[in-house]
Amino acid sequence: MNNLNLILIVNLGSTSTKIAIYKDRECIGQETIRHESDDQFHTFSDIWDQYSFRRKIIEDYVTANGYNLSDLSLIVSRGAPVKAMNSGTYRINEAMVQDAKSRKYGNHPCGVGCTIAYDIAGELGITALTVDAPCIDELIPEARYTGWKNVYRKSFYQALNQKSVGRKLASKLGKEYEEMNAIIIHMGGGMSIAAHHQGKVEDVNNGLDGDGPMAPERAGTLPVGEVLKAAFSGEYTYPQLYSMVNGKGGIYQILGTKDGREVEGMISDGNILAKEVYDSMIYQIAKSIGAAAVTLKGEVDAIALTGGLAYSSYIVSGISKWCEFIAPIHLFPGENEIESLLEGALNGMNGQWPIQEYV
Ligand SMILES: Nc1ncnc2c1ncn2[C@@H]1O[C@H](COP(=O)(O)OP(=O)(O)O)[C@@H](O)[C@H]1O
Ligand SMILES: CCCC(=O)OP(=O)(O)O
Repeated sequence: MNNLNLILIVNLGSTSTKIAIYKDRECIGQETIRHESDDQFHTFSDIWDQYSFRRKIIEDYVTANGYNLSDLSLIVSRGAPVKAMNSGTYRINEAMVQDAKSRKYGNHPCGVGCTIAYDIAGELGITALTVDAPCIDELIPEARYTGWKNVYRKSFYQALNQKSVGRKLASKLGKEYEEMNAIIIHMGGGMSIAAHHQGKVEDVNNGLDGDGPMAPERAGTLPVGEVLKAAFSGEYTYPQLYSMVNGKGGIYQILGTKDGREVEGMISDGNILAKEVYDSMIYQIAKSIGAAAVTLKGEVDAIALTGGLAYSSYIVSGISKWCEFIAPIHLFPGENEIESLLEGALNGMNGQWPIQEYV
């Protein structure tokens, strides 16, 4: 084992910044900063404009815990939307950061997180790592094709939490992850519904780019004809239209908030539109679960609900109403992405896992 000491872990979600400091395996501090109700957060028109805002939060957190950045010996970040990768631990390198910045493979704050980790590590002369990046690709061939030549479906999802919940669910069922068939639903600012077949995610919606259910800040699958009309209406630039798919789409576009708790408050106050839209999101999630059951040929050991929205009993009971006939439903609200990042990074640093090089 290398002589590790202070480890900074950062996880930039679309609606949150999650940070932790570890001294080897001992947690010194962990915090989730939520941004749904932060006015400054909503002034950024592009994800990359958030760089200084998010970096300051991270640096202030280190200082608030009584450390200087120069005390750090390792930085770990959730992975970025880049080329397809293997499961496991990777060094964050220049090629990865350049691909994230190009937006060619998608655009998500976790790309900004990787860049902040890489920049701070570079300034300090230490290593930056990432684990189970969102572009892990294990899709079966049938899941890849679309009706357009040379346009393929991409595997892009909350892989870090999906894999971690997969292992926890398997242990709860008394099985190995590699023996289990499960449908896992991550419900955060974006959403992924994944068919885990004996240790591999054989199909999953692209949680970023207009595929799957609508989500607090994402449009999900849209009628293509309407998208074409909007694209050629002259009313929108490409960045404006893209932000309506990812960032300012979904619940946010219709109801003006990305916060599930606020939507539920609107419903309690009798807002009919809020109820219809939220129920529609739940119905779309349920239909995706049905599709994942087909990928698993009906042999589903369990369904697991995770992510911030899994704290909501409204959402859990809504999904259960549509889907409990498929398999028993287990709850893993929130995520333990920070712990999974730590585990993968330590496995890499102590030589149990290879540290893979992104090219
Ligand atoms: N108790 C709750 N009830 C309803 N929604 C919640 C609750 N807690 C968190 N959420 C919602 O979960 C979503 C964020 O989930 P999270 O997994 O933290 O996402 P991200 O990583 O994208 O920031 C937000 O829409 C947030 O408002
Ligand atoms: C779909 C990939 C990552 C993602 O959307 O994460 P958040 O829900 O945390 O934004």
